[in-house]
Amino acid sequence: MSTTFKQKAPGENYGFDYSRSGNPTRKCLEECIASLEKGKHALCMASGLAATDLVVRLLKSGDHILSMNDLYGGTNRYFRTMKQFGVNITFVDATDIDKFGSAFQENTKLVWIETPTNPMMNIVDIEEVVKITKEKSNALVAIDNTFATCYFQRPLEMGADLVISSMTKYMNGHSDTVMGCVVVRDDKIAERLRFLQNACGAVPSPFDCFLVNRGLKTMHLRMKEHMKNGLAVARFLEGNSRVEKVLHPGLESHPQHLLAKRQMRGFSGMLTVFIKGGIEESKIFLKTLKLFTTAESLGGYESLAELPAIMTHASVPKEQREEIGIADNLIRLSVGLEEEDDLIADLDQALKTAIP
Ligand SMILES: C=C(NCc1c(COP(=O)(O)O)cnc(C)c1O)C(=O)O
Repeated sequence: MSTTFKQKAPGENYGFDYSRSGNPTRKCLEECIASLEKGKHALCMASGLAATDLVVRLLKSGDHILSMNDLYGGTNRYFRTMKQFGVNITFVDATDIDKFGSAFQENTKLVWIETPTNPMMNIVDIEEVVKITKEKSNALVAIDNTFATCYFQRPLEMGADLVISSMTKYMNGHSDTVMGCVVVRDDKIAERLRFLQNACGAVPSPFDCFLVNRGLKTMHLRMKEHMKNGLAVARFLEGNSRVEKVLHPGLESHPQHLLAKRQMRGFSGMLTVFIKGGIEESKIFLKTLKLFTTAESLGGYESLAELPAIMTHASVPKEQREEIGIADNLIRLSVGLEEEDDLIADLDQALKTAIP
């Protein structure tokens, strides 16, 4: 936990001098994450959005970011904030590769993709995005891998330049630490990011790094269980008369199911369900859940349920929310590690109460 380290002589240290600049516990975690993502360098930040901010600091005023219309609400809000610093952003439907390709500008320097997306569970073809980006520009491709995790998807192996994750979610897996990371292979990009990490200072505490390091040790077991429970819940909901639609890339009904199977080894516990009714039925449903907890965030051992329209994506302008389909009856589920039958029974009783 030390913030400072004794030096042999002035300016001669034993590897560390000050914990913002470098810390043994953080270094251990960064090396572990770089290895898991098949990268070379990892940088840990105080949150997922701090990791996003670190990447955007590679840009300068006048640059352009090409991103997606379906992103985590906080990422959408952050990108819109960057306009005040002269960095412009375009939000496009990146699942339509022609639309994506036609949205490049001569000053596009960063492409930012989430896949699967939060909360619409859209899948973006990473290799196709990389191919088109490198043909049309010298922009970097950054993939937000939070929903899939490096256990199921490794964007660097598909040509991405940077991978970002909110480790608050599956990687820590215990809903007790806020943290983010950026992973790269390129030494020069890593050197610039390392400078910015220290100079801008949004680093995590050594204790949080210890917690995430410990969480990672069971990630391979947790992700398998999240996948099993998530698919069981998705299949239950898909056949339920009180449900309009279920979005889970592992279901054959998902519009990009084949792409998902091609670029991912499996699926986390994330899924989205449209129940019959509107805001009132959604609120009753969420209030009636007993095992699922109504709360923001995702990826922990406990199952969570939320209403993006008024919770995680409330900051997204209403017209953008409507454009991508974030409706009042859209419920996002983060299926945890509880007993499969208990999870299904909880959803069943809440649906029957909300929609008699
Ligand atoms: C808190 C939530 N999301 C955080 C998030 C973030 C931001 O991570 P933070 O650690 O919350 O700063 C980045 N990318 C994705 C895909 C995310 O889902 C949520 O969707 O409930």
